[in-house]
Amino acid sequence: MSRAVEVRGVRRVFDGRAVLDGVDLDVPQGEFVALLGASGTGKTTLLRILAGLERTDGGTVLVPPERTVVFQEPRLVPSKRVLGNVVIGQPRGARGRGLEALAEVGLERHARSWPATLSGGEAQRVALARALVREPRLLLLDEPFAALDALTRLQMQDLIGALVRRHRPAVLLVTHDVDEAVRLADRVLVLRDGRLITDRRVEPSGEHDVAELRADLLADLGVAGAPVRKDVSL
Ligand SMILES: Nc1ncnc2c1ncn2[C@@H]1O[C@H](COP(=O)(O)OP(=O)(O)OP(=O)(O)O)[C@@H](O)[C@H]1O
Repeated sequence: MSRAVEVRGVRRVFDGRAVLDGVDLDVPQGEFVALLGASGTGKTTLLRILAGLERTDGGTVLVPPERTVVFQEPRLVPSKRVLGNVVIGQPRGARGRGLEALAEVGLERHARSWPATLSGGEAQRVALARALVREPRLLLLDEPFAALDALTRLQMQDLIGALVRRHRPAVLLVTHDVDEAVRLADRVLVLRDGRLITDRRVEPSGEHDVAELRADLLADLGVAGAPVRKDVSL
């Protein structure tokens, strides 16, 4: 499988503190990777580096040019209708694909609506359609469900899961939510002290394994004073 992301020894320093300090990461095309980490550990910084929105202070980053980001908030342009938002920056002929993408997220009937008339979940689905229209090889998701209520979040997780299985981009999902990570991803990473200290494959082989993986990830996150596992390998 070809590689969508190749990161070697990436460093990023803010105010004299190395937020990222030697990050290595490979993501093959079509793989869904979730990135966990406590608040302020540098998850968004790493995602922004992969998006080309943030520079590094060392190391190398190889990513495909066809990449797109979905942020926590939908960032729609209020003066453009929904379809206009989906195809923003795309060639004129993209409207057909825009309608298809809206249909994929269940919002075809809202093509001519204004963003202000949408619910939070609908607006986020428009943001997803806007990402799909670009047919990214790398989809970067920065806590895209965090602002949604619990039920909408579950529905969005199912939708993203289905869309990703259909389109097969490489995905990096930044999240605080261990359950979300285990539910959606093929691999789960934990960022701590500037490095990826954990890289675990999610094997959908049974409840028990998932519970064990969840407990390990919480320990790696340093939750409830759990010791950091020393036997993880990257
Ligand atoms: N442009 C910047 N200038 C100075 N410090 C920054 C900048 N961007 C990020 N930081 C700092 O780098 C650290 C990591 O930030 P980042 O947003 O990547 O963390 P995070 O893991 O995504 O956090 P959260 O889960 O709370 O969103 C934080 O301490 C933050 O204050």
